[in-house]
Amino acid sequence: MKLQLALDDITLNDALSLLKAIEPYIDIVEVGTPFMMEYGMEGVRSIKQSFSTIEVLCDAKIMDAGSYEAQLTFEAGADYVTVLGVTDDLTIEEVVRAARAHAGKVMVDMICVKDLKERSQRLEELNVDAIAVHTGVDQQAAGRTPLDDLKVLSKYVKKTPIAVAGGINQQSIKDYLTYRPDILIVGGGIIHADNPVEAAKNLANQLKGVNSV
Ligand SMILES: O=C(CO)[C@H](O)[C@H](O)COP(=O)(O)O
Repeated sequence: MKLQLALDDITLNDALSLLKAIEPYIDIVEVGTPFMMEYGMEGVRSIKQSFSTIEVLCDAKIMDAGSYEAQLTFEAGADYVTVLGVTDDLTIEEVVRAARAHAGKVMVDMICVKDLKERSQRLEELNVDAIAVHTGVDQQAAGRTPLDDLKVLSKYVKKTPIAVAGGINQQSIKDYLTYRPDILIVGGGIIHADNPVEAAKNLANQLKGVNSV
């Protein structure tokens, strides 16, 4: 199980300092969508150049122009790019093709996908590298969590690694660990914690506990 840190509402300088302190606890760094809006592909480049041992995911949430947009992220140094599960199969196929050409990986964000079973089965046929259930910030504000979606996905996905995102923190992580997702994504639970370094360490230790069983 891997821990992915989502960098959303944080400056590039603060992100680089934080990463220096928590590098041993993090497996994947996500250049979050708002961070990408602020810094563009320079954000991906800076992080990849500074932390060559950590994988970088660009949360581009691609909806169209799959090949071109994915290529921009991989050429900037991303190891993963995200595409939205609600988009057309043709776009997903283009993103997968671009990933294969750059030795990159594709994570599908299932935000707003209505039929998780049917869509995840199709995505497995399209050979994506990870499928992520995701309760967005606005949905979280309305009281939703990704736990039920994770239960559904873990029941139906056969071979593809599963990820989960949406408001996970040091307290709630236990509920998610039960379902053993391959990638656990945490943004605000680290960045907005009173002590982000301790939060990252604590989350990494909880993952390690499960990984060693
Ligand atoms: O993709 C995102 C928002 O669209 C976030 O990066 C993801 O939800 C993780 O952040 P948090 O743990 O704060 O919910």
